[in-house]
Amino acid sequence: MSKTIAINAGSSTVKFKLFDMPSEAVIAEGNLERIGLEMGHAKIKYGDGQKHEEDTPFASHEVAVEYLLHQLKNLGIVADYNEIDAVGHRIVAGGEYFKDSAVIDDKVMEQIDALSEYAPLHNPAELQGIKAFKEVLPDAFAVAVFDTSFHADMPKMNALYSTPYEWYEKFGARRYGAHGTSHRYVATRAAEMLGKPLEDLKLITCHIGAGASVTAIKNGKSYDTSMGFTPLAGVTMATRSGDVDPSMVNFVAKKLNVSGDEIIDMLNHDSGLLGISGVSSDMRDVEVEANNGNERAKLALDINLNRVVKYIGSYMAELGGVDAVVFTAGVGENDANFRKQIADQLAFVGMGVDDEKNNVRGVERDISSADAKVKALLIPTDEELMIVRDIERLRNK
Ligand SMILES: Nc1ncnc2c1ncn2[C@@H]1O[C@H](COP(=O)(O)OP(=O)(O)O)[C@@H](O)[C@H]1O
Ligand SMILES: CC(=O)OP(=O)(O)O
Ligand SMILES: [Mg+2]
Repeated sequence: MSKTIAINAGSSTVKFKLFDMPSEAVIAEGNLERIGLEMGHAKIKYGDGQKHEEDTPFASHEVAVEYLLHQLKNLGIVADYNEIDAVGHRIVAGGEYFKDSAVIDDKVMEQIDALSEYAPLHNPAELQGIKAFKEVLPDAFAVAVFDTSFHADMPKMNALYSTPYEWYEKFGARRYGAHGTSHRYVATRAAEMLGKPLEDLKLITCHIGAGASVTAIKNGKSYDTSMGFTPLAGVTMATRSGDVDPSMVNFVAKKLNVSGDEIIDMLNHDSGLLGISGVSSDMRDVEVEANNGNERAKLALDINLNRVVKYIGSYMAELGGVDAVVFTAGVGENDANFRKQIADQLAFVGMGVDDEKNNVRGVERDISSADAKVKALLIPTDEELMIVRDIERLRNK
C-alpha cells in the first residue's frame, strides 16, 4: 500500500486529496480557502468520517501549505511524511514548453518559475508548494500537471490572436487557456453520464470558481476557451477583470501615474466581483450584499452572469449547437441560483433546469428539465483525481 497526495493550488484556495494507491481510495481531503482575505477557513475530512474545521487566516499560499503539512501529522492522517511516496502538483501555466505532465526536477522547477508571467497569481504560489513538499519529502516521486495541457492543441484559429504573427512565432504570444485538468475531467464524466462517446459530443464546460473559464469541447478536445495568454482574460472573476480593451491599460496608467505593470496587477487583484462591488471577492459575500440592496453588488452579479452567458452563446454558434452545458467549481457547483439564471437566459435554445433537481450543492447530477433539448449537468470537478492518474501514468512509463 502506498499513498499519493495531490496538491491543487488555486488563486484563493489550496485543495488536497491523499489517495491510497493503486485503489484510488481517498484517505483524506481538504480545502483551505479564502487565502489572502482577512479570515480564512480550513476544512479537512479524514479517517472514518472525522472532520477538522476552523477559521484561521491564510495570509499567503505558503502559509496554507505549511498549515496543511502541520495538520497531516497533527490530525494523525500520517504518522510520518515518508508514508507518502508520490506528490502531484497542479501548475497553471505550462506555456509552449509543457504539453504534458512532467516529472519534477530542478530544470522543471526553473521552467515553472520562468513561466510566472504566464500565470502571475498561480505559478509562483504553486512553486512554493513544490518546494515545501520537497523539503519534507525529498525522495518522493513528484509530478507537475499543467492546466494548459488540455488546450495545447486547440485549433490555431482559436489559439492565435489577431496580432502580428511574429508575436506568436518569436515570443509564444497566444491563447493558452487554463483549468484544463478540470475541463477534461468534467467532459469525460459528462460523456459517461450521457452514455455517449466523448468524441461524438459538443460540450460547453463552465468552470466558475474564484478563477473562471468557459471551454468549448468538440471531438473530445478543447476547441476554444475563454482564458487567454494568462488567466486574466475571459469572464469576470473574483478579483480578475476578464476581457478588457488593452488600450485602457496605458490610458489608466497615465491617469494614475503608475506603470502598465501596475495596471495589469490591478486587473488581476482589484477587479472582477471585488472591483465592481467594492464589497468582496467572494461570491457568497457579494450575493448577501446584493440581497441587502447594495446596487454595486447587484451590478457585479449582473456583469458576472452576463459574461458567462455571452461566452456560452458564442461557443454554441462556433460549435454549431451543443449537447450539454456543464457547471463546475466553487460557484458552478454550489450556486443553484447562478445555474438557474443561465439556463433561463438560454431557454430560447432549449436549455432549462428542473428546480428540484437543481436545488443541490456539489452533487453530480443531470439538472435538466424534462423537456430540455440542451442538457444542464452539475459535475463537481476532481482535478486531484486527474493528477494522481497522471502520476501513475508517468510512474509506469
Ligand atoms: N455556496 C456558494 N454560493 C456561491 N458561491 C460559492 C459558494 N461556495 C463557494 N463559492 C464560491 O466559489 C469560489 C471559490 O471557487 P473554487 O473553485 O473553490 O476556487 P479556486 O478558483 O481558488 O480554485 C469563491 O469565490 C466562493 O465565493
Ligand atoms: C487558472 C485559475 O484561474 O485557477 P483558479 O480558478 O484555481 O484560481
Ligand atoms: Mg480552482
